[in-house]
Amino acid sequence: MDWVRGETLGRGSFGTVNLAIPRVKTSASSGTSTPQLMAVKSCCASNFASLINEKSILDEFRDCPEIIQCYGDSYSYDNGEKLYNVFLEYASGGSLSDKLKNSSDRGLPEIQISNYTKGILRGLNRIHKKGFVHCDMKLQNILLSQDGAVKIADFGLAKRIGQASIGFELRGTPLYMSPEMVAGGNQGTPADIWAVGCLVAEMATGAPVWRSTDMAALLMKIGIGDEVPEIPANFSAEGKDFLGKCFIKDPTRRWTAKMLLDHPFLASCQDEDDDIPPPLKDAQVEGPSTSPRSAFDFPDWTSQQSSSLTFSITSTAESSSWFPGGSGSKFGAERVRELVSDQQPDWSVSDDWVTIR
Ligand SMILES: Nc1ncnc2c1ncn2[C@@H]1O[C@H](COP(=O)(O)OP(=O)(O)OP(=O)(O)O)[C@@H](O)[C@H]1O
Repeated sequence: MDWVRGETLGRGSFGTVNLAIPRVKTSASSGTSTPQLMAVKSCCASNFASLINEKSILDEFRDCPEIIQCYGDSYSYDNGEKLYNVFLEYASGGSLSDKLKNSSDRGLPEIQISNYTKGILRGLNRIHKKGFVHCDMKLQNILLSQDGAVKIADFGLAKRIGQASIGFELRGTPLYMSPEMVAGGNQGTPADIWAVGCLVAEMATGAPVWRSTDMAALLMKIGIGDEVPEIPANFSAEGKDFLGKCFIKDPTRRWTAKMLLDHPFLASCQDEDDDIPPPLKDAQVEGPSTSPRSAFDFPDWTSQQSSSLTFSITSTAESSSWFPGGSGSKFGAERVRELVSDQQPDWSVSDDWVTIR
């Protein structure tokens, strides 16, 4: 496809996103007819594998209205550097994160939140049904079309359900991380639901669910403590109950996308033509693992500087009953103690917070 690179729309950890204008209306390599305006995500050689993986997952979701569409790919040269380009549906409405930042009030109206949430859950249900976990659900990754419809984007961290994370990788953004992910490195479909709860609460208050800037203390709170994110006081009873279902610490008891789509919180925006695929049977939660999978169990944290995180554990952590294998919390607590005393993980800053890759 012959195309021209337009203005920069944004930058992520793996590449840059620009407008792409096809010179002649034609078909990209996927065979899908291309629109007049697209977004193009481009990366250099070191990130080819990651973007190729993202494209291959997006290809599984052709014609899913709540998921950003992929129109094909190409290689190009820019100042002698080889780039891999993936052509995407252009979401001209920006992200939900932008929408929240631009709102004059603190938070969005509840009816708007429930409408967005319904679109998100419909998309997520399709993702889970196909056997994938998104692994990076956050407001920045929920884009909006010109008419305000939700488009789930950024599958750069997505994986197949049950697929082991390479090198015990800790994926996602700490603010949205589920307890089982922090404590056990267990990132199945329930982890996406926890993240949905976080972003719904964030839309309601205009602020992230966790306020802590002490990363180690935050991970400890999420992974080991009984605390769950605060439920917005200004939410309706249905909204509060909905969030309660997302914030069930035990991932085997947490509601699925399919279940949440039937929750009364979304009743007022239920469409006539709902066609929700059935949930996965066996794949909702990955089984217990004897391998070290905890966030605190990394053999390979990148140590950048010493003793920069200050944190103390004041009580003896109990094993969490929901944790697969039952002994992860104690181990996690010990690991945090080691971690904060002389190591700092490789936190890369993204949009006022950190994303772990
Ligand atoms: N299809 C699209 N249409 C319009 N804008 C887009 C599109 N895809 C991405 N963008 C913009 O480009 C930015 C970068 O997107 P990208 O998916 O690379 O990374 P990110 O989600 O922001 O960051 P990270 O990959 O680090 O999580 C987004 O925040 C968004 O503003």
